Amino acid sequence: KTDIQWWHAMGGELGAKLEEITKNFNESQDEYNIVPSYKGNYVETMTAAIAAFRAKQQPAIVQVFEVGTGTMIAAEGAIYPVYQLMTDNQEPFDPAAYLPAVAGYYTDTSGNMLSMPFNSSTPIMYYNKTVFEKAGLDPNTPPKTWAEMEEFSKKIVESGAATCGFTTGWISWIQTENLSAWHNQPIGTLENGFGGLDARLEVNGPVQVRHWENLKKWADEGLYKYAGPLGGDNAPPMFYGQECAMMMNSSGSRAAVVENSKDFDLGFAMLPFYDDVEGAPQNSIIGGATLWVLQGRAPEEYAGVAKFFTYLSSPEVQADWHQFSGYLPITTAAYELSQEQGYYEANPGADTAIKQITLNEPTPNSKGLRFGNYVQVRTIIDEEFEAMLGGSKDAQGALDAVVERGNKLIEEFQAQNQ
Ligand SMILES: O=P(O)(O)OC[C@H](O)CO
Repeated sequence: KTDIQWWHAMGGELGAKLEEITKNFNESQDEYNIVPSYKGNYVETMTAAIAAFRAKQQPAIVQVFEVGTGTMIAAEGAIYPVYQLMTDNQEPFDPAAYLPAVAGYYTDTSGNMLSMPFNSSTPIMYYNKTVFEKAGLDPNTPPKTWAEMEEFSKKIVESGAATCGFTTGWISWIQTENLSAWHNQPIGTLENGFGGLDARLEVNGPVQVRHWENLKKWADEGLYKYAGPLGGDNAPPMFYGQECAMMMNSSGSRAAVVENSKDFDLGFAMLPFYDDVEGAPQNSIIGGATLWVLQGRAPEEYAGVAKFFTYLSSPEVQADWHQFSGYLPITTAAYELSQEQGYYEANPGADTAIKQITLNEPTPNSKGLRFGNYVQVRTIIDEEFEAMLGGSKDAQGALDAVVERGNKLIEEFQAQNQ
């Protein structure tokens, strides 16, 4: 059998499921053997793959999170575009089979899909119905607006039902980028970067500033607890331990959240919005990752990669992965199969993510984002948010600094890649 290396960033329950999927593929045929290797979180996995490419030791497949897309697209000699790989290896492949929100994020200007969708997510809210009841709130009525988030959080904390109202993962992805799309506000110029390398960030508008200001106020009042490091990595334990009654995090956290919430009743809801902002709620944007194929491996490996991608995208495999993990059903067929199987009826709230990401036809502000060097911009967002929480800057100052520092990196990227 030909071995094919797949570097990925799925730990815990997700990693175990990924290995099971790989094993099933390996046993389904006798020519190829996919070898998955966990390389740490998304940033670590991407950094490892870039270093390996320079040392000519790259894997055939690497999982890259959505914000690495701009950088990967620009690495022309290093990547083997998926549409081309599938054609070269006579594997059937139709971008129209994928959900528009997913396909649109990973296609070039001619509609060619550059990487293979695998685990696309969107952030949702998980909440503790048991704590809601203790606080005198209706467990079946989660907050819809940020005003209700504040009101409910106060009740929760004041009643002693929990010590914090809410926490969140990913200050960058959820409370800045998705906050913008959800309120139909731009993250940057030129359709959030889809329109070209000369796009620039403009995430310091009034809605974003108001929201960061509120997060600071709610943190000071003890209604929100910051779950740093990295803008929210510690949110899950705060939620599992029933310290915080609500948590905004990836839909792809579902498997872990379900597994770790057995001591209380779990609810799912869409992200809150400011109901006085015109156009809100719009639609949320994707996160998660796709699989990129790297150049420089033997032709027989690529033939195997193409076969594996066909397997991974099959309705049965995708529906199973979606239902287990909470990642979106990335193809229409996988979504329909999940409906036919009665999955959403049997699991109330499991369709929250797909309903939210398809809530409205995307606008130029809500299709996603595509900027070079954006992985580093994410670090700047976390740093500036922490500076604001620490009191050294106000929300406007922190977001102005995100824009100024982030745009320097984006300009550098443009100069290197134009
Ligand atoms: O936790 P994931 O896999 O849904 O990814 C979340 C963010 O999109 C990463 O950029």
